[in-house]
Amino acid sequence: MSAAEGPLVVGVDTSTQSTKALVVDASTGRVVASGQAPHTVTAGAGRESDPRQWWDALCEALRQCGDAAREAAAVSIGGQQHGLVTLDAQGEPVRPALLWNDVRSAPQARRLTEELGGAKFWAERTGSVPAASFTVTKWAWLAENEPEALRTVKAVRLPHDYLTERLTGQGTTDRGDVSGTGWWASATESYDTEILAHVGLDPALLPRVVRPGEVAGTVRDSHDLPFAKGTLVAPGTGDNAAAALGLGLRPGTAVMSLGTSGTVYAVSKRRPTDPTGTVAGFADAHGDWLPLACTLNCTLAVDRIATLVGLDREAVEPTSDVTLLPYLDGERTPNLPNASGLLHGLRHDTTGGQLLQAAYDGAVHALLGALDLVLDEDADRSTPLLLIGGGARGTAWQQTVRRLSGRPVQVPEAKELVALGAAAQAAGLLTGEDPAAVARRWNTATGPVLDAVERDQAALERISGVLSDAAPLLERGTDPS
Ligand SMILES: Nc1ncnc2c1ncn2[C@@H]1O[C@H](COP(=O)(O)OP(=O)(O)O)[C@@H](O)[C@H]1O
Ligand SMILES: O=C(CO)[C@@H](O)[C@H](O)COP(=O)(O)O
Repeated sequence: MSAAEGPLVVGVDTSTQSTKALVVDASTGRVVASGQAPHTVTAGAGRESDPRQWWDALCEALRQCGDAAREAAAVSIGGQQHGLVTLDAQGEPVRPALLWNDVRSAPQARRLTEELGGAKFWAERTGSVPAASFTVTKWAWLAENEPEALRTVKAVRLPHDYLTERLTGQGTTDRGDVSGTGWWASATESYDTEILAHVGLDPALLPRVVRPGEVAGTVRDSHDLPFAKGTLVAPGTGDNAAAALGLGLRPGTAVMSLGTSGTVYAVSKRRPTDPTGTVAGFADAHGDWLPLACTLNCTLAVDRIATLVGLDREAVEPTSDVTLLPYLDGERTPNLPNASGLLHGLRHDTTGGQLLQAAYDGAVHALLGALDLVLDEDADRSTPLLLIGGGARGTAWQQTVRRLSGRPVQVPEAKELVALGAAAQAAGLLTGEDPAAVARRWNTATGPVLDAVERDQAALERISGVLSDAAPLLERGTDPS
């Protein structure tokens, strides 16, 4: 492998299932080294992870990168959004982090929405109507369920903030990730003191919001850190905002990300304020906005169905009768936090492959319902949909998205777009460039375009019909414990 042309930067994706690190040549975007280490997430009623394992996974992923990581001139952390990290006076976690896909705070989400002026108030003020994923609802859950733990909390962080702080020794976040907390007013781009007071959270416990292009800090002086002292640390951001940077995304192009979560989003110049709550009005990491819809059940749910029917994830067979709503973890889009999976249309001759295809269809249907809502009204609907995340590698995922969307689909060759976006942010610190322009210079979105096929309207209508007819069952749910 030839020597790097420019300085090296490190981009990190600390996502739900694992931490991935890339060492990237800032001049060309060439990935010089990479590493990955898994996380564990609790099963059952809640979804929790010990933040210290994210740090261990980061160190392991960087160890796999070898000497190249130590030569990096700048680093940036992208991470799973919304998770509530609570730290004590020593900076140690008070308890495991409550993750974005933990639906136990659904009652708090409903209550907070009502108590503070309803969905329209929240959408106007913060850009989003609180769902169980949002950090503010997790804080309210903790206050109700573990008041003793709450009393020892001296700092509140998001997952990417936690790792950034372990590097720099300073509590910082960025506008992209903070916009998913529920306590940041997108209207004024500042912490919302009224909401914070309502949930009893002292603003002094929160990190400083670093502006796009600003340095969050430098790697502090400690022998056990994986980077040289003084290495520049970029603000970092939430994983979806990082992938938007990593794709060099411009308004008018929609992204669908297929990972633990399914997401659809686009960059917009207009601040989103959707009172239905389908679209979350996040900020991006650049200075614009990132209207986004997210599902809780995507690749893990479909892989689970494949395991149940004993088939490889690609062994799908066409179906026109079976409907499977794969809401194994409850669901956020549509907003059914208590739901469990639902199967309809089973016959003697239904095959395992058809059940599997129905699971893909159910997962993609939930995302497609929000696709037009995240795009600006004047966006050209024939622009290819960018398909990213681990699932985008799968033929069954690609074909399902094509068939149900009726749109051309582009699959970037670059695999780790969150980590690449973080790397582009780090490179931007060194060169003074806009990170999205860095990513465009690196050609990160390049990849084959799969032509549009006729949309399978019958399947979409069948799934929508089952969803609406089964509403009482899905709202009531089953006890997951
Ligand atoms: N070749 C593939 N085909 C289909 N799905 C895949 C493939 N490779 C990985 N995946 C899926 O991708 C998921 C991980 O995606 P990723 O975007 O890394 O998730 P996350 O960022 O949430 O940790 C796994 O759950 C797995 O099911
Ligand atoms: O909650 C959201 C977006 O609002 C999720 O997209 C999380 O950010 C988790 O991401 P992955 O682990 O699936 O990448």
